[in-house]
Amino acid sequence: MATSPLSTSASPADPQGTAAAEAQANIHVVCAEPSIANHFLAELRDKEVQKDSLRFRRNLQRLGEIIAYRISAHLSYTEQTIQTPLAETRGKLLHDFPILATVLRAGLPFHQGFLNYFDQSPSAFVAAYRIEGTAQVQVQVDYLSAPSLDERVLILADPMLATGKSLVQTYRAMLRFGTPRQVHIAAVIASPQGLAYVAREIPEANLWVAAIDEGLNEQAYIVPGLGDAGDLSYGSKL
Ligand SMILES: O=P(O)(O)OC[C@H]1O[C@H](OP(=O)(O)OP(=O)(O)O)[C@H](O)[C@@H]1O
Ligand SMILES: O=c1cc[nH]c(=O)[nH]1
Ligand SMILES: [Mg+2]
Repeated sequence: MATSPLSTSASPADPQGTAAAEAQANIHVVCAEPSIANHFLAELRDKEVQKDSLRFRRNLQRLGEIIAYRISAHLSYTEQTIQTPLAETRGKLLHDFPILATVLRAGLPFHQGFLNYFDQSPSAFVAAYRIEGTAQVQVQVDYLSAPSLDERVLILADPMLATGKSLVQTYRAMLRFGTPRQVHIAAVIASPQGLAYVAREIPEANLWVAAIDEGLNEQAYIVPGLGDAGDLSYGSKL
């Protein structure tokens, strides 16, 4: 797929650099246009609504479903004869279900949204975490389970794209399972610099995000963001 380097330069009229990102053919910002996705994202960010962790996980799932639907327009379908109870007709069936990869923990509800639509897809799981106590964010990839990726469509989904290191290291580690023929990377919220890093390091990927935020704080959390997606989904960890 055709790609070009990303420059997400923010301007006063476009503080989040969304227009610049959208100008890139391979970057899709789902909440740049009015749709119910904006409502789900607003609820995800709201610290009062976040107290309901069931709703938080469900909203991640619903955004996974919406992005899955958008990606589905880029997949191939085969026309087949279908027998209804009344007559024969023709239908278009997805013949090559994508491999759905995600990063523990926060990726799990988002992944479920993709799986709800691509219900015959195999899954791949990765454990990646930030190493504490380092000046710069460093990410350790620990556990990886995946089918062969050779010649497959791969969708790698992780709700938070902060520095982008988790996604880049995860993708590189996954390549030992083969070379996909089409790659989609999906996140709910991205920082401009993280998105630029992923676009630069994985130029073959189509990038799908619900929103691009202003930037990162000193802890490399996305601002305004939503906080810690893993903790909000599953509780704080020691
Ligand atoms: O772009 P990066 O700077 O690499 O950060 C993004 C990572 O942070 C979150 O996971 P987190 O480390 O909070 O783990 P958790 O899901 O277990 O809470 C998120 O789900 C990404 O995997
Ligand atoms: O903003 C952020 C950054 C990393 N992980 C999160 O859950 N949120
Ligand atoms: Mg976390």
